[in-house]
Amino acid sequence: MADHDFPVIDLSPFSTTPGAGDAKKKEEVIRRIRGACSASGLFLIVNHGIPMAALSDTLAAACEYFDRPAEEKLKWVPPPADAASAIPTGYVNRAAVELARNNSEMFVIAPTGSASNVYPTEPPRFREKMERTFGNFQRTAKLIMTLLNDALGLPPDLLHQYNDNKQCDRMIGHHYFKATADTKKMIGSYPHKDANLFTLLLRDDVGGLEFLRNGQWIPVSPVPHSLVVNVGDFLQVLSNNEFNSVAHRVVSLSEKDRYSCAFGCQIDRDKWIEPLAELTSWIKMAPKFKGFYPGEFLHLVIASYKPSLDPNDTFALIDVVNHYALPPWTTPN
Ligand SMILES: O=C(O)CCC(=O)C(=O)O
Ligand SMILES: [Fe+2]
Repeated sequence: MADHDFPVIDLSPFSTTPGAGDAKKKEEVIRRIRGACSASGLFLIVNHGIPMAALSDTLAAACEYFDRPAEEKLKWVPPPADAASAIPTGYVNRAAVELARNNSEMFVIAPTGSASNVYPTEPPRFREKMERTFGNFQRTAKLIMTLLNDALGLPPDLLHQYNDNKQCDRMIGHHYFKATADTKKMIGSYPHKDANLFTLLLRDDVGGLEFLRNGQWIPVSPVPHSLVVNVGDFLQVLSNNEFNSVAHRVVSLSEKDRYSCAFGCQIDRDKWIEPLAELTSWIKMAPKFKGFYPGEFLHLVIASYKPSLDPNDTFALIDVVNHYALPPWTTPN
């Protein structure tokens, strides 16, 4: 595993099994999370509480869905998200169309009752499987939120209190990249940063995920039963740049089909996002970003979306966070 350029963090000290972890082990986990979030903005977790069988079931269900003939899948396409949804339907459609051109498919789902309830109801028992997947991700996301809170040195539970509306978590997407005999790299997911607090990502063992560091794409090789956690734009802003939202992409270079499933920890669309006062006023750190609402941010993401199929074209990616960056700042006395 020498090629890992990111930490693989064992969360067993936080398992609910009695006596699982002593305070020292827990502190070490938090210290490593802090290091990872401020460096690359990405880390892997193992012993995260989702049973291995549940991880395989999720990927198997996605495989079952994508395997169906196109005309069947089209019939199952969920109704458009409502107009008031934080993520306009156009975004989803556009991404789907562009990915389809590139031999990939995706669909986006969200839980029952959320602003955009878009679970496909077919194939049989699919919805049930997705709801179970959602519940599993949600429990692990809750733990991650607590750990990120502590890694930022915030008062206990502050991020949970700030982001108190659980209706806005969403399963960002199930992705499917078809096998290709072509040995040249093809883009599966365009370079992007996630416009959320953080993402939990389940991947199969095919590989292809890469993140950007110092202008170089670094592969995130698969680690069995792990989940990827990557910091999103909103956490970068709330943390006043202490944590880094990571640019990433997926290249398909495998003769095997690839499946992945991303769970986004979102923010309520009515929530004002700006560097947390606990970080700025308490420790007298000047805010590095001006505030915004998530909906406005997402519209900018869409407006600046510039997909490129060329894996050498590093940018295609427009960093919307920069739009909100305040001019060079000085630390107040
Ligand atoms: O499929 C992957 O590995 C990454 C997917 C992703 O970046 C996303 O859904 O935001
Ligand atoms: Fe992503």
